[in-house]
Amino acid sequence: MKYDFSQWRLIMKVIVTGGAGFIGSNFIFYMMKKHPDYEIICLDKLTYAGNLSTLKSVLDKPNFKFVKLDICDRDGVYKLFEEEKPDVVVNFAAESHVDRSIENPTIFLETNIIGTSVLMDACRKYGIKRFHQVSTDEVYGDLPLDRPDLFFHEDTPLHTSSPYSSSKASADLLVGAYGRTYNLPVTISRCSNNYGPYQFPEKLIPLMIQRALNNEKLPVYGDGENVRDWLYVEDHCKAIDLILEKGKAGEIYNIGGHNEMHNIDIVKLICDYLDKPYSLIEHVTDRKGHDRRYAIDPDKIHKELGWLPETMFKDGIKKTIQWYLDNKEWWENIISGDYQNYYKEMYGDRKVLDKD
Ligand SMILES: Cc1cn([C@H]2C[C@H](O)[C@@H](COP(=O)(O)OP(=O)(O)O[C@H]3O[C@H](C)C(=O)[C@H](O)[C@H]3O)O2)c(=O)[nH]c1=O
Repeated sequence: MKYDFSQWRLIMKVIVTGGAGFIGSNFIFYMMKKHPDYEIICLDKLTYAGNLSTLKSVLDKPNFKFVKLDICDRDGVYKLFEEEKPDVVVNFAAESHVDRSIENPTIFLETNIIGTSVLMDACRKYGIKRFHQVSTDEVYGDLPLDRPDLFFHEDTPLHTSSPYSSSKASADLLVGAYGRTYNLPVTISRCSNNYGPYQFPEKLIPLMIQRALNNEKLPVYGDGENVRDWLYVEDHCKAIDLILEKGKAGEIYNIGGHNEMHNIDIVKLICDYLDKPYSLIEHVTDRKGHDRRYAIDPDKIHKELGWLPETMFKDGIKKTIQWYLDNKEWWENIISGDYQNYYKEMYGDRKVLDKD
């Protein structure tokens, strides 16, 4: 940390891991706008889901630096910490797609668990003011559809369904253990489903937008009645910034959008906005172990830090669809070539279910 004596401000150096991905890049944009005096270092391995072109608006800013690095690369991470001496680390780096974790769990365990421990070891070795772990509501498992009165709380037991959520829950446990055993100043946030600009089009909302625009079939898993709680990505970024500023070390904060929707209704809404027929919708074989309903109670972060989601879904989804319409080049580039083949291989043989 440095002082800017001309204005008596603290200049924080923040490492954002996974900053070329969806939520990480939005967090970088949010932080650079909100704290123009902070130094931001983006550490990213640039997997299929991370894209340097996403960061083009900040790449040449004097207070921004991009480092291509895998969080599992212990030597590389230690070297970076030794050189940069960050004040804060926010860990967004993760393999995040549930379907991929069902096909190949190993990389999820490596990046999400081992990678997190490498980062925290570096924090122990070089010192840190805060290590923040970005986690997910999927660590709580799911809730039944017929109990709308039930919500996840921070003390809801961990009860995971997929290799992805198990890897995130394992990382959360490790973060808690490093906090207790090594006195590392850690915080954890667990968010619901994010949507907004720069989301890789393998996730429900951008996938359906992109496929609808191309007049391709829209594959809804199972009956489509599964419920997710949608959170506009900028609201999420604001919550994390608040946790860094005012959250207490050792605490967990749930971040939800208070906006539960059935998958099928989201897909129909996207068809409506894009003026596409529902006949594009195809019910296909369900995801294995598919969680039925996620619902977060954001009471703690509201009461303790004053955070509430600000973006109404009807506005957020309009902005998001418009963003994908305006930024066709971005998503066309990232889904071209290898990804098309991968998608066909992964999803090509999903059985179409009979219409009800
Ligand atoms: C890709 C796809 C998804 N779905 C269904 C499956 C889910 O019930 C829902 C959302 O799926 P998606 O894969 O976009 O997101 P989740 O599995 O809910 O998980 C997401 O939100 C949490 C918080 C994270 O932590 C994950 O990292 C993030 O990927 O739509 C379909 O019906 N068809 C499709 O083609």
